[in-house]
Amino acid sequence: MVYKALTIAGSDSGGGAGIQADLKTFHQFRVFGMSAITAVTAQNTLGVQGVYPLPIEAIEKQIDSIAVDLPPDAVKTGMLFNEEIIELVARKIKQYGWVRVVVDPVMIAKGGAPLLKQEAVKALQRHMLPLAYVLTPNIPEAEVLTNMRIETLEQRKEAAKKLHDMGVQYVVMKGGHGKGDELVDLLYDGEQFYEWTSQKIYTKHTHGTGCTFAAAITAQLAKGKTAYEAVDIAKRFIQKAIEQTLQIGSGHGPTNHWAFHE
Ligand SMILES: Nc1ncnc2c1ncn2[C@@H]1O[C@H](COP(=O)(O)OP(=O)(O)O)[C@@H](O)[C@H]1O
Ligand SMILES: Cc1ncc(COP(=O)(O)OP(=O)(O)O)c(N)n1
Repeated sequence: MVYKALTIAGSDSGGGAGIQADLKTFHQFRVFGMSAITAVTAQNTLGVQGVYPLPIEAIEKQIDSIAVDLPPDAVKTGMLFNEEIIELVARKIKQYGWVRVVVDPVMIAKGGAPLLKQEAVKALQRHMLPLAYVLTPNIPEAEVLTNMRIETLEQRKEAAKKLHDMGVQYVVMKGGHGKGDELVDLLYDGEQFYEWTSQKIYTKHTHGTGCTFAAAITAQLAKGKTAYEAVDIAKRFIQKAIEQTLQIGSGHGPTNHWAFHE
């Protein structure tokens, strides 16, 4: 059986995040990767040097081409950049009845470059959250989506409940931006919380951690795993990918998509 996953996201020319990270991760899990590119970024380990959204028609055509011939078992969305792209992607997901959808609400690259226009946040809340089987915000993204400050674990849980109320089935709040030596990733299914606690790895090579983690969840969902199983494997995948970084580039280097073997 060949499982297929589609990523609808931006291209990172440097290969550490975006479409490139997603496809490498799918491949490492022996899931056939497909892509619909929303925007091209000129990017490397030093930062983002340019952002070029694609015409709506080009994005729509890519999604249609995949849908009619290579229906995906799971779909991931990443950088959607503006309201028009968000509305298109939401419409297409509904048109094709895709359910196993992982929405990574990408907003800002680690170096500070905006990957989502500020005025598009409302569209993301309105159109994408109700379609999210799994939503994977980091803490700052969860703050923006819920309009609340998140400092404590209790506040993270409160935010996860709010996101669930906004239509998300499984909220996975990533803990990479948490304070202290221990990181906690949370999963909320509307009833219960599950926690993954790990030691923070002190490295500057964490470019693309969010994309890679969400892509690993998507690959597992494509294989029919439950949300809990998918997060559990994705957590082990990202841990190894950060522990064994490649040390390339002179800035914030990428994670190692080869490090984990299922
Ligand atoms: N320094 C680190 N050490 C260990 N795990 C990390 C580190 N940074 C991020 N992670 C893990 O990587 C995943 C992505 O987290 P996060 O950094 O919060 O996302 P994003 O890249 O979207 O900001 C999470 O599972 C998080 O726990
Ligand atoms: C094209 C593109 N998409 C998404 C991101 C953000 O990726 P993320 O995994 O959050 O990693 P950082 O960039 O924050 O290190 C991106 N940079 N480019």
